[in-house]
Amino acid sequence: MNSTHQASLGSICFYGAGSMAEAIVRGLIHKSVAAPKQISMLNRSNQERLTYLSQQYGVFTGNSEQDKNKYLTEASIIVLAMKPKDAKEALTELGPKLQEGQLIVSLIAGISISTLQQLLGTNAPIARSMPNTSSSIGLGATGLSFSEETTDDHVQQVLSMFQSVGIVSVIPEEQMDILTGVSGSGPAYIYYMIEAMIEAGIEGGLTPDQARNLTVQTVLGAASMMLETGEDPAKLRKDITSPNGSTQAALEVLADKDFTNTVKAAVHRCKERSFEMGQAVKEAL
Ligand SMILES: NC(=O)C1=CN([C@@H]2O[C@H](COP(=O)(O)OP(=O)(O)OC[C@H]3O[C@@H](n4cnc5c(N)ncnc54)[C@H](OP(=O)(O)O)[C@@H]3O)[C@@H](O)[C@H]2O)C=CC1
Ligand SMILES: O=C(O)[C@@H]1CCC=N1
Repeated sequence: MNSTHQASLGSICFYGAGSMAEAIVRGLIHKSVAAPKQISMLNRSNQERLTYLSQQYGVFTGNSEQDKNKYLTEASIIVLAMKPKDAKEALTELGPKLQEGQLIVSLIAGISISTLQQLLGTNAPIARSMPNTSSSIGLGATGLSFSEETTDDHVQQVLSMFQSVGIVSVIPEEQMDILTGVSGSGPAYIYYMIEAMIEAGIEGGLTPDQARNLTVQTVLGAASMMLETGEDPAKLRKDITSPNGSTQAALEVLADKDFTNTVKAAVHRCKERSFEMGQAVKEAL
Protein backbone atom coordinates (compact mmCIF):
# COMPACT_ATOMS: atom_id res chain seq x y z
CA MET A 1 0.00 0.00 0.00
CA ASN A 2 1.22 3.50 -0.76
CA SER A 3 0.35 6.66 1.08
CA THR A 4 1.94 10.04 0.64
CA HIS A 5 0.22 11.39 3.73
CA GLN A 6 2.68 11.66 6.63
CA ALA A 7 0.70 11.67 9.87
CA SER A 8 2.26 13.23 12.94
CA LEU A 9 3.32 10.47 15.33
CA GLY A 10 3.52 12.28 18.68
CA SER A 11 5.49 10.44 21.36
CA ILE A 12 6.14 6.73 20.94
CA CYS A 13 6.95 4.37 23.78
CA PHE A 14 8.51 1.00 22.92
CA TYR A 15 7.49 -1.44 25.66
CA GLY A 16 10.31 -3.92 25.10
CA ALA A 17 13.72 -2.81 23.87
CA GLY A 18 15.08 -5.79 21.97
CA SER A 19 16.23 -6.34 18.40
CA MET A 20 12.89 -5.61 16.68
CA ALA A 21 12.25 -2.44 18.69
CA GLU A 22 15.76 -1.24 17.86
CA ALA A 23 15.31 -2.01 14.14
CA ILE A 24 12.22 0.20 13.99
CA VAL A 25 13.66 2.97 16.16
CA ARG A 26 16.77 3.09 14.01
CA GLY A 27 14.63 3.35 10.87
CA LEU A 28 12.31 6.03 12.31
CA ILE A 29 15.24 8.20 13.36
CA HIS A 30 17.27 7.57 10.22
CA LYS A 31 14.29 8.57 8.04
CA SER A 32 13.46 11.55 10.35
CA VAL A 33 9.91 10.27 10.85
CA ALA A 34 10.39 10.65 14.59
CA ALA A 35 13.01 12.60 16.52
CA PRO A 36 14.93 10.77 19.29
CA LYS A 37 13.22 12.91 21.92
CA GLN A 38 9.81 11.63 20.78
CA ILE A 39 10.90 8.05 21.52
CA SER A 40 11.19 6.15 24.80
CA MET A 41 12.25 2.52 25.22
CA LEU A 42 11.45 0.37 28.25
CA ASN A 43 12.69 -3.07 29.18
CA ARG A 44 12.41 -5.41 32.13
CA SER A 45 15.90 -5.40 33.63
CA ASN A 46 18.77 -5.18 31.12
CA GLN A 47 20.38 -1.86 32.09
CA GLU A 48 23.40 -2.31 29.80
CA ARG A 49 21.05 -2.58 26.84
CA LEU A 50 19.27 0.66 27.81
CA THR A 51 22.59 2.50 28.16
CA TYR A 52 23.56 1.36 24.67
CA LEU A 53 20.21 2.45 23.20
CA SER A 54 20.26 5.89 24.79
CA GLN A 55 23.88 6.48 23.73
CA GLN A 56 23.38 5.13 20.22
CA TYR A 57 20.07 6.83 19.38
CA GLY A 58 19.56 9.60 21.96
CA VAL A 59 16.18 8.14 23.01
CA PHE A 60 14.76 8.10 26.55
CA THR A 61 15.07 4.74 28.28
CA GLY A 62 14.07 3.16 31.57
CA ASN A 63 12.88 0.10 33.44
CA SER A 64 11.82 1.35 36.88
CA GLU A 65 8.18 1.63 37.93
CA GLN A 66 8.58 5.39 37.78
CA ASP A 67 9.95 5.24 34.21
CA LYS A 68 7.14 2.94 33.12
CA ASN A 69 4.49 5.18 34.64
CA LYS A 70 6.00 8.27 33.02
CA TYR A 71 6.68 7.01 29.50
CA LEU A 72 3.68 4.72 29.11
CA THR A 73 1.36 7.46 30.33
CA GLU A 74 2.86 10.23 28.19
CA ALA A 75 2.96 8.28 24.92
CA SER A 76 0.41 8.72 22.17
CA ILE A 77 1.57 5.39 20.65
CA ILE A 78 2.68 2.38 22.70
CA VAL A 79 4.54 -0.30 20.77
CA LEU A 80 4.38 -3.78 22.30
CA ALA A 81 7.81 -5.28 21.64
CA MET A 82 8.21 -8.12 24.11
CA LYS A 83 8.23 -11.86 23.31
CA PRO A 84 4.85 -13.65 23.26
CA LYS A 85 5.73 -15.53 26.48
CA ASP A 86 6.21 -12.21 28.31
CA ALA A 87 3.07 -10.56 26.96
CA LYS A 88 0.68 -11.68 29.69
CA GLU A 89 2.66 -10.12 32.52
CA ALA A 90 3.49 -6.94 30.61
CA LEU A 91 -0.01 -6.30 29.24
CA THR A 92 -1.76 -7.06 32.50
CA GLU A 93 0.47 -4.38 34.02
CA LEU A 94 -0.07 -1.97 31.13
CA GLY A 95 -3.89 -2.17 30.94
CA PRO A 96 -4.73 -0.06 34.01
CA LYS A 97 -2.16 2.60 32.98
CA LEU A 98 -3.69 3.18 29.54
CA GLN A 99 -5.05 6.64 28.79
CA GLU A 100 -8.00 7.50 26.57
CA GLY A 101 -6.89 7.96 22.95
CA GLN A 102 -3.64 6.01 23.18
CA LEU A 103 -2.94 3.74 20.23
CA ILE A 104 -1.38 0.31 20.73
CA VAL A 105 0.90 -1.10 18.02
CA SER A 106 1.79 -4.74 18.59
CA LEU A 107 4.85 -6.37 17.05
CA ILE A 108 4.21 -9.62 18.91
CA ALA A 109 4.07 -12.75 16.77
CA GLY A 110 0.95 -14.87 16.99
CA ILE A 111 -1.11 -12.91 19.52
CA SER A 112 -4.44 -11.76 18.09
CA ILE A 113 -6.02 -8.35 18.55
CA SER A 114 -8.81 -9.87 20.66
CA THR A 115 -6.32 -11.62 22.98
CA LEU A 116 -4.37 -8.36 23.33
CA GLN A 117 -7.55 -6.52 24.26
CA GLN A 118 -8.44 -9.21 26.80
CA LEU A 119 -4.99 -9.00 28.38
CA LEU A 120 -5.21 -5.21 28.51
CA GLY A 121 -8.73 -5.43 29.92
CA THR A 122 -9.93 -2.74 27.51
CA ASN A 123 -10.98 -2.36 23.88
CA ALA A 124 -8.09 -0.01 23.09
CA PRO A 125 -7.44 0.74 19.41
CA ILE A 126 -4.81 -1.74 18.21
CA ALA A 127 -2.68 -2.10 15.10
CA ARG A 128 -1.25 -5.61 14.89
CA SER A 129 1.95 -5.63 12.88
CA MET A 130 4.47 -8.16 11.67
CA PRO A 131 7.62 -6.33 10.57
CA ASN A 132 11.07 -7.79 9.97
CA THR A 133 14.57 -6.79 11.03
CA SER A 134 15.42 -5.24 7.64
CA SER A 135 13.33 -2.28 8.87
CA SER A 136 16.54 -1.06 10.50
CA ILE A 137 17.93 -0.11 7.07
CA GLY A 138 14.63 1.03 5.55
CA LEU A 139 14.11 -2.24 3.64
CA GLY A 140 11.55 -3.84 5.94
CA ALA A 141 8.41 -5.65 4.82
CA THR A 142 5.54 -5.23 7.29
CA GLY A 143 2.07 -6.75 7.50
CA LEU A 144 -0.61 -4.69 9.26
CA SER A 145 -4.13 -5.34 10.55
CA PHE A 146 -6.26 -2.87 12.48
CA SER A 147 -8.85 -3.33 15.20
CA GLU A 148 -12.27 -1.84 14.57
CA GLU A 149 -11.58 0.79 17.25
CA THR A 150 -8.83 2.44 15.20
CA THR A 151 -9.60 5.74 13.49
CA ASP A 152 -8.43 6.93 10.05
CA ASP A 153 -5.85 9.03 11.84
CA HIS A 154 -4.52 5.98 13.71
CA VAL A 155 -4.27 4.07 10.43
CA GLN A 156 -2.34 6.93 8.83
CA GLN A 157 0.02 7.18 11.80
CA VAL A 158 0.83 3.47 11.70
CA LEU A 159 1.24 3.52 7.92
CA SER A 160 3.64 6.47 8.26
CA MET A 161 5.58 4.63 10.90
CA PHE A 162 6.10 1.43 8.94
CA GLN A 163 6.32 2.98 5.46
CA SER A 164 9.26 4.96 6.80
CA VAL A 165 11.12 1.68 7.30
CA GLY A 166 10.05 -0.28 4.21
CA ILE A 167 6.99 -1.61 2.38
CA VAL A 168 3.65 -2.31 4.01
CA SER A 169 0.80 -4.74 3.23
CA VAL A 170 -2.52 -4.23 5.01
CA ILE A 171 -4.07 -7.68 5.36
CA PRO A 172 -6.99 -9.41 7.09
CA GLU A 173 -5.82 -10.49 10.52
CA GLU A 174 -6.28 -14.20 9.75
CA GLN A 175 -3.43 -13.93 7.21
CA MET A 176 -0.93 -12.63 9.78
CA ASP A 177 0.52 -16.08 10.59
CA ILE A 178 1.30 -16.93 6.96
CA LEU A 179 2.76 -13.45 6.44
CA THR A 180 5.00 -14.19 9.43
CA GLY A 181 6.13 -17.37 7.63
CA VAL A 182 6.97 -15.43 4.47
CA SER A 183 8.38 -12.06 5.50
CA GLY A 184 8.52 -11.83 9.33
CA SER A 185 10.88 -14.78 9.69
CA GLY A 186 11.89 -14.81 6.01
CA PRO A 187 15.20 -12.96 6.40
CA ALA A 188 16.43 -15.83 8.59
CA TYR A 189 15.93 -18.38 5.78
CA ILE A 190 17.86 -16.18 3.38
CA TYR A 191 20.72 -15.76 5.90
CA TYR A 192 20.75 -19.55 6.34
CA MET A 193 21.16 -19.97 2.57
CA ILE A 194 23.87 -17.29 2.53
CA GLU A 195 25.75 -19.02 5.35
CA ALA A 196 25.72 -22.29 3.39
CA MET A 197 26.90 -20.64 0.15
CA ILE A 198 29.75 -18.87 1.96
CA GLU A 199 30.82 -22.13 3.63
CA ALA A 200 30.83 -23.92 0.28
CA GLY A 201 32.86 -21.11 -1.31
CA ILE A 202 35.47 -21.34 1.43
CA GLU A 203 35.57 -25.13 1.15
CA GLY A 204 36.26 -24.65 -2.55
CA GLY A 205 39.24 -22.35 -1.90
CA LEU A 206 37.85 -18.79 -1.89
CA THR A 207 38.96 -16.55 0.96
CA PRO A 208 36.26 -15.88 3.59
CA ASP A 209 36.05 -12.27 2.36
CA GLN A 210 35.70 -13.30 -1.27
CA ALA A 211 33.07 -15.92 -0.43
CA ARG A 212 31.12 -13.42 1.66
CA ASN A 213 31.30 -10.53 -0.81
CA LEU A 214 30.46 -12.66 -3.84
CA THR A 215 27.52 -14.32 -2.06
CA VAL A 216 26.06 -11.09 -0.70
CA GLN A 217 26.31 -9.36 -4.09
CA THR A 218 24.69 -12.40 -5.69
CA VAL A 219 21.70 -12.24 -3.34
CA LEU A 220 21.43 -8.46 -3.66
CA GLY A 221 21.66 -8.70 -7.45
CA ALA A 222 19.04 -11.44 -7.65
CA ALA A 223 16.57 -9.48 -5.48
CA SER A 224 17.25 -6.28 -7.44
CA MET A 225 16.76 -8.11 -10.76
CA MET A 226 13.28 -9.12 -9.61
CA LEU A 227 12.44 -5.58 -8.56
CA GLU A 228 13.87 -3.87 -11.63
CA THR A 229 12.74 -6.27 -14.35
CA GLY A 230 9.43 -7.28 -12.76
CA GLU A 231 10.12 -10.74 -14.21
CA ASP A 232 8.86 -13.99 -12.82
CA PRO A 233 11.60 -15.66 -10.71
CA ALA A 234 11.21 -18.89 -12.69
CA LYS A 235 12.03 -16.98 -15.92
CA LEU A 236 15.10 -15.36 -14.32
CA ARG A 237 16.23 -18.78 -13.07
CA LYS A 238 15.81 -20.31 -16.53
CA ASP A 239 17.89 -17.49 -18.05
CA ILE A 240 20.86 -18.71 -15.95
CA THR A 241 20.31 -22.40 -16.57
CA SER A 242 22.06 -23.60 -19.72
CA PRO A 243 20.91 -27.02 -20.89
CA ASN A 244 23.14 -29.60 -19.25
CA GLY A 245 25.27 -26.81 -17.78
CA SER A 246 26.62 -26.17 -14.31
CA THR A 247 23.50 -24.39 -12.99
CA GLN A 248 21.29 -27.25 -14.08
CA ALA A 249 23.59 -29.65 -12.27
CA ALA A 250 23.34 -27.58 -9.09
CA LEU A 251 19.55 -27.20 -9.29
CA GLU A 252 19.21 -30.96 -9.78
CA VAL A 253 20.95 -31.48 -6.43
CA LEU A 254 18.50 -29.07 -4.77
CA ALA A 255 15.53 -30.75 -6.47
CA ASP A 256 16.80 -34.20 -5.38
CA LYS A 257 16.73 -32.90 -1.80
CA ASP A 258 13.17 -31.66 -2.34
CA PHE A 259 14.17 -27.99 -2.13
CA THR A 260 10.78 -26.46 -3.02
CA ASN A 261 8.80 -28.64 -0.65
CA THR A 262 11.37 -28.16 2.10
CA VAL A 263 11.17 -24.35 1.86
CA LYS A 264 7.37 -24.47 1.67
CA ALA A 265 7.24 -26.78 4.71
CA ALA A 266 9.43 -24.32 6.62
CA VAL A 267 7.13 -21.39 5.78
CA HIS A 268 4.05 -23.40 6.78
CA ARG A 269 5.68 -24.61 10.00
CA CYS A 270 6.47 -20.98 10.85
CA LYS A 271 2.83 -20.07 10.24
CA GLU A 272 1.74 -22.93 12.49
CA ARG A 273 4.22 -21.97 15.22
CA SER A 274 3.04 -18.36 15.13
CA PHE A 275 -0.52 -19.61 15.66
CA GLU A 276 0.61 -21.95 18.47
CA MET A 277 2.36 -19.10 20.31
CA GLY A 278 -0.83 -17.06 20.16
CA GLN A 279 -2.94 -20.01 21.32
CA ALA A 280 -0.65 -20.63 24.30
CA VAL A 281 -1.23 -17.05 25.48
CA LYS A 282 -4.97 -17.23 24.76
CA GLU A 283 -5.38 -20.50 26.66
CA ALA A 284 -3.61 -19.03 29.70
CA LEU A 285 -6.06 -16.11 29.92
N1 LIG B 1 13.19 -10.33 15.86
C1 LIG B 1 12.44 -10.35 14.76
O1 LIG B 1 12.90 -10.58 13.63
C2 LIG B 1 10.96 -10.07 14.86
C3 LIG B 1 10.33 -10.06 16.09
N2 LIG B 1 8.98 -9.82 16.15
C4 LIG B 1 8.31 -9.79 17.45
O2 LIG B 1 8.85 -8.72 18.19
C5 LIG B 1 8.79 -9.03 19.58
C6 LIG B 1 10.15 -8.75 20.18
O3 LIG B 1 11.09 -9.62 19.57
P1 LIG B 1 12.65 -9.34 19.71
O4 LIG B 1 12.91 -7.89 19.61
O5 LIG B 1 13.32 -10.28 18.78
O6 LIG B 1 12.86 -9.82 21.24
P2 LIG B 1 14.05 -9.51 22.24
O7 LIG B 1 14.19 -10.70 23.12
O8 LIG B 1 15.24 -9.01 21.50
O9 LIG B 1 13.47 -8.30 23.14
C7 LIG B 1 12.39 -8.45 24.01
C8 LIG B 1 12.33 -7.23 24.91
O10 LIG B 1 11.17 -7.30 25.73
C9 LIG B 1 11.54 -6.87 27.04
N3 LIG B 1 10.55 -7.32 28.03
C10 LIG B 1 10.17 -8.57 28.33
N4 LIG B 1 9.24 -8.57 29.30
C11 LIG B 1 9.05 -7.27 29.65
C12 LIG B 1 8.24 -6.61 30.59
N5 LIG B 1 7.43 -7.29 31.43
N6 LIG B 1 8.30 -5.26 30.67
C13 LIG B 1 9.11 -4.57 29.85
N7 LIG B 1 9.90 -5.14 28.92
C14 LIG B 1 9.88 -6.48 28.82
C15 LIG B 1 12.93 -7.43 27.22
O11 LIG B 1 13.58 -6.80 28.31
P3 LIG B 1 14.85 -7.51 29.08
O12 LIG B 1 15.89 -7.73 28.01
O13 LIG B 1 15.26 -6.51 30.10
O14 LIG B 1 14.32 -8.80 29.62
C16 LIG B 1 13.51 -7.07 25.86
O15 LIG B 1 13.91 -5.71 25.83
C17 LIG B 1 8.38 -10.49 19.71
O16 LIG B 1 7.05 -10.57 20.14
C18 LIG B 1 8.52 -11.04 18.30
O17 LIG B 1 7.52 -11.99 18.03
C19 LIG B 1 8.24 -9.51 15.04
C20 LIG B 1 8.84 -9.49 13.82
C21 LIG B 1 10.23 -9.83 13.62
O1 LIG C 1 10.95 -15.97 15.69
C1 LIG C 1 10.01 -15.27 16.08
O2 LIG C 1 9.16 -15.73 16.86
C2 LIG C 1 9.86 -13.85 15.58
C3 LIG C 1 8.63 -13.65 14.75
C4 LIG C 1 9.08 -13.24 13.39
C5 LIG C 1 10.52 -13.20 13.48
N1 LIG C 1 10.93 -13.52 14.68
